[in-house]
Amino acid sequence: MSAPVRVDDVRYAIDGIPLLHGVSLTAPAGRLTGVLGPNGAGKSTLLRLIAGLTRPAAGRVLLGDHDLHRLPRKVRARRVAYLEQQSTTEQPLLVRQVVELGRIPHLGRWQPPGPADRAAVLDALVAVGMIEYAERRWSTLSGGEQQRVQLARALAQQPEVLILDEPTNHLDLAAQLTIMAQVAAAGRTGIAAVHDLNLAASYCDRVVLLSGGSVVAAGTPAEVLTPDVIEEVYGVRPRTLADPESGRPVLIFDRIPAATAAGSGVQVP
Ligand SMILES: Nc1ncnc2c1ncn2[C@@H]1O[C@H](COP(=O)(O)OP(=O)(O)OP(=O)(O)O)[C@@H](O)[C@H]1O
Repeated sequence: MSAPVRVDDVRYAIDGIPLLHGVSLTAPAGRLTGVLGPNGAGKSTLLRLIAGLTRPAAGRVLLGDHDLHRLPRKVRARRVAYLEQQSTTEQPLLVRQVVELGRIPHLGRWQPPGPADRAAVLDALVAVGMIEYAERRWSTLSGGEQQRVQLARALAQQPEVLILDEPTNHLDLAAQLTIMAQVAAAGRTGIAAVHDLNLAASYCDRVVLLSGGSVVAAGTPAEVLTPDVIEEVYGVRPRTLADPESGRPVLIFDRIPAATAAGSGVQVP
């Protein structure tokens, strides 16, 4: 089961500094929506708000027909899973126990996990390719392995909405493709911050491009990821091709001449 998410003219500020300036977007049910934009564009700020971790100063986030911020906490926790950019866990937990944390919203107070919970945990570990690590200490895993386990935790939660802040961070190429494929095929409403525009173009049904806390463009990858829009937002102009198999856009970035890069303050090896 999944529900659409609608963000309606949301504003957000910290210490009087406005970070989101009237952001609106729709994430269709059961589809993957990519949130794109340069560093500091407001992606994480927006995702935390959609996950219900922070409240908008104005505007609303709707989950189906319900104002997400008015849902009881436990109901929201069952319906929405959030994978933050750098998930950590303080306790010396086993991998299996970290994934079991995803079942907490489904359990009553003091209720131990039952067969359905254990099955959800195992399925999630298989989905991210980490089943063989189930009895390892989470803290001994590599960064990419930890990231996969945190994704398994979100999947084990079996939410309607899966909110992922850079889910492919730290992952090797095959793992990036696998994770994006799993998220896209999960049948849940996925909203993911993604830096790699080509990864977003090939896996996202829709993309929303943020810049400076505002939406610059939204639509299918082909509608949004045009050379003009990319140049306007990122300051670099790609060439685009259409993938002959999928028709989706493929972006090619030419090398920036060393003299230009040196002038921009970016270190060139
Ligand atoms: N607590 C805070 N106080 C002041 N400014 C903040 C605070 N938290 C975030 N910001 C600012 O809000 C802006 C948006 O930050 P955010 O983390 O949402 O960007 P992002 O698009 O996720 O960036 P990145 O791609 O680098 O992860 C940034 O300019 C950031 O410096």
